[in-house]
Amino acid sequence: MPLSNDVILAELSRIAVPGGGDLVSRDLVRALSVDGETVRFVIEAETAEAARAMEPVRAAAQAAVEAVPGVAQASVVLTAHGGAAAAPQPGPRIGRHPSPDDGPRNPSGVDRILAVASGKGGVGKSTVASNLAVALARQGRRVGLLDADIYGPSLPRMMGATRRPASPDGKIIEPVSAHGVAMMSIGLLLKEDEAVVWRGPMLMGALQQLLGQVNWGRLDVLVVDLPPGTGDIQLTLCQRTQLTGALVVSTPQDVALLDARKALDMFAKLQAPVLGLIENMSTYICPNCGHEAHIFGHGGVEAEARKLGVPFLGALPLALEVREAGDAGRPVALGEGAMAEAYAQIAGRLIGGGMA
Ligand SMILES: Nc1ncnc2c1ncn2[C@@H]1O[C@H](COP(=O)(O)OP(=O)(O)OP(=O)(O)O)[C@@H](O)[C@H]1O
Repeated sequence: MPLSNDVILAELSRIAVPGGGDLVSRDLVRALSVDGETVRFVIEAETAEAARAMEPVRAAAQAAVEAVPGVAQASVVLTAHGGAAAAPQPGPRIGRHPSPDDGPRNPSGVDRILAVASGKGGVGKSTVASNLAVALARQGRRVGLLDADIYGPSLPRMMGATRRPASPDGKIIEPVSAHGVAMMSIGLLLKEDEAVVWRGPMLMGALQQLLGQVNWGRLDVLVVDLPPGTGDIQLTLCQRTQLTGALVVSTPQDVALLDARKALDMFAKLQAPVLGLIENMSTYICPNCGHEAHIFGHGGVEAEARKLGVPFLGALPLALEVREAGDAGRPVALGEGAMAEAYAQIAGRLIGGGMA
């Protein structure tokens, strides 16, 4: 068998570690590289104390890898992750390196996955994702909502969900239920004001966990709120799931449209279907005098969709009630009126097209 990371990982999964499990199942191997006949990797223990106790494991891992046919030398370094011993967090822990790629697969029971994306931040992607999820649920669909904006999770607030998700076995996480939608966000597992400071691989591993370790149950559609831009999370979602398609949100402003085009280009490169463009924060109607203003321009997203040959799914006005409803944790799509109707129409189109 040719030398590869998988061959080495298979070997390392035979090396037991103190406290149970092995180097791979305990997710202790970092920066594995195979360079010709040389293999390098790091064993990352949780604390300096644990690292000292792992020296025999390091030596065993080195010997095992050097015994693999084709390996001339193995360089194995022990490091400690956090210095002083950290107090164990109650409940499930999100944050680990990604597991090996085993091809695109949806979480079991999840029929479709819709990604809500944007090129630029702050254009209302999370607002659209939460309202769309609620609108789909109101039309009888079984809906999940996954906050994949790991650095800036805003869905717990927008959906009014604050309860820490339960995990009876410390591994499988139960989603929380909000307004008829099963939802999960890393924000529900962190303390308020706690920041996530991770590099790309940890983000990718966290997304895998949020998809695979959450007990989503049977869902017609899982709506995924992506972070803005074109990064690791977008790549992981497209490569690790069978994405039904992406909805790209933009304001009509030129700078937002420029970034929306990049998002469309990314999905094209990843061969993920784009189901349509949504214009958010289009017309503003003054609640006092009825005057209509186009604060971020007008019609730009529809024109862009036409130019690019992508469906235009609808224009959502800029309205104070949308911001207030989001801040209060009761998406505007739960109510009656023009905004709720606009979301109901987009949801209806998606259901009618077999996409949700
Ligand atoms: N149509 C709208 N009318 C009024 N306010 C809106 C509208 N859409 C979004 N907002 C408000 O704009 C702000 C940013 O929206 P949101 O958080 O949904 O954007 P985002 O694109 O997800 O941002 P991020 O870059 O943080 O992911 C929020 O306060 C939200 O309530």
